[in-house]
Amino acid sequence: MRALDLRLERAGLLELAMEEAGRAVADTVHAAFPAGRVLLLAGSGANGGDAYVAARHLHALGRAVEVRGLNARHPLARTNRRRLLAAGVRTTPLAASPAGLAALRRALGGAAVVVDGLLGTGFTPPLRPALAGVVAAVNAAGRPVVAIDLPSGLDAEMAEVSGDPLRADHTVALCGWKTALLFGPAAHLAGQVRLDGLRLPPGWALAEATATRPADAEVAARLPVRAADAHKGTAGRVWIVGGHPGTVGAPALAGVGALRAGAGLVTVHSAAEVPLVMPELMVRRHADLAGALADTLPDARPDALALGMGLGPDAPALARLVLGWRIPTVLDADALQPELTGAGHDACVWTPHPGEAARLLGTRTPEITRDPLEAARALQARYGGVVVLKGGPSVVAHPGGVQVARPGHPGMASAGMGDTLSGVIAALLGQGLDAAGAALAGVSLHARAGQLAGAQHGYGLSATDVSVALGAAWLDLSSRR
Ligand SMILES: NC(=O)C1=CN([C@@H]2O[C@H](COP(=O)(O)OP(=O)(O)OC[C@H]3O[C@@H](n4cnc5c(N)ncnc54)[C@H](OP(=O)(O)O)[C@@H]3O)[C@@H](O)[C@H]2O)[C@@H](O)CC1
Ligand SMILES: Nc1ncnc2c1ncn2[C@@H]1O[C@H](COP(=O)(O)OP(=O)(O)O)[C@@H](O)[C@H]1O
Repeated sequence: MRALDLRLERAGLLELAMEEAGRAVADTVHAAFPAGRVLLLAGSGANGGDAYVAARHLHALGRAVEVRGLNARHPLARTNRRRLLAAGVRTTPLAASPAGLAALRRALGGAAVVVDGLLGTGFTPPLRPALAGVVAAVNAAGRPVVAIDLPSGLDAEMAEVSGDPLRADHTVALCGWKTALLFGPAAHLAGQVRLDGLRLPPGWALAEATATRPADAEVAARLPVRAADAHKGTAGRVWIVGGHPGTVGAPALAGVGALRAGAGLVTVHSAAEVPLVMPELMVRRHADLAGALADTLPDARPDALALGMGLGPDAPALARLVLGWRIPTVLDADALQPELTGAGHDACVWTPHPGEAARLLGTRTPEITRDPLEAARALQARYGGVVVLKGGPSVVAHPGGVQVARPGHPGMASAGMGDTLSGVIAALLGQGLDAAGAALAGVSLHARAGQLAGAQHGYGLSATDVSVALGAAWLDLSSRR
């Protein structure tokens, strides 16, 4: 039994939580599919219990319900099946025999919507053949499906999919976010997800969640507010260190990202010729970049810097040098190397995509994407500071926990987006945010800008388009304070 179950049971609240869960499911079904027969499928555990409660609420709303259930093993599933009977609704056994599956197919044929209460967080893959037959019949019927907590056959703590889980159109997530509901390909099977806190005492939901997803207001509260008499010297002096012959666009994009995220003064330092894509950027070319950095006196150092974008093979040595300054630092791209294990400090942010994360952890990319939360935690523990594991959505891991940002736009799957993000996070560090705040606010702004620009450009979205939308994204997010 999981920690939250135990706590709820001790407090006598598990029964109330199940009642709330069933009510939330019934409300979703009734709102999304207001007419027609509802077929509810109940498993043997608490997920099945939620389905019996939902059936009772739907019946009370005047809906025609048909309930098919496995042997109820969970005591509250048994209790709620009895209550359903007492309310006048008969349940039919759900059998995986040929005759049972034929009966199920007939029931599916007459249903306007199906409620999946077969398996929830208690499921351990692989799906046993008997239930696999039931799931296959539901998928084949093509009826709309509302899943309780998560689609049956998904492992709550994995983003990867094994076997053939149920495909839902809607999922009512109970208490907290699960990995499977946040990241593809598992999340692609959940349809539209609605989180219901079940009116549990504040904070309790955290025990059930594998991660938290901060509300917009929480992110907005982290954005810096500038005094009316602010000037470019107080709005953050940011350095971008990157570029190498052939990859000079990367630091330029980071520089633009930093300017568009409010940095007062942005200087790009590079050993290569970086194009002046925005005249407001200062670009300094150094024949000896390492020497120039090493000679920088403490007073001349910036408020924050981002290093690594297109920087080439010298990146780890340069990263080690600037980490020694102990100023707010973003490490990206070529600076994300295993030789920097343990080199992070409290004010630094590492921004790997899954491929770079695999390199940092000495593993393969699928190991990262199957459980991004665990990968982000492992990276943070190994490298220190704060880690942004990029993706759609990105994960922020810091010593206080793991948070999942809102996703951006699929058009963001194009080159240079990560460079822009590193500049955005550096700009926020330069404006005084701590590393965790800058990372979370940075990915949120970047994702929101991606959504706004994506609505205009679709899959033709470029990193430059996202930078241009950063100001609107900032205004939009800060209006939610
Ligand atoms: N926590 C909370 O706050 C709240 C939680 N709530 C709800 O509780 C749900 C979790 O309930 P849970 O723990 O009873 O597990 P659940 O998912 O119903 O499945 C258990 C059954 O699955 C079976 N089974 C397992 N693996 C299998 C396989 N490979 N293939 C086939 N079968 C397999 C296994 O069968 P058995 O081994 O016993 O034969 C076992 O009996 C959660 O998702 C949410 O809906 C709400 O009520 C509100 C408050
Ligand atoms: N499908 C998507 N949905 C949302 N955001 C995405 C998606 N694909 C990529 N991104 C975002 O775009 C950025 C890509 O970063 P990265 O791979 O480092 O790009 P590059 O190295 O080309 O600059 C990340 O911030 C990531 O979160």
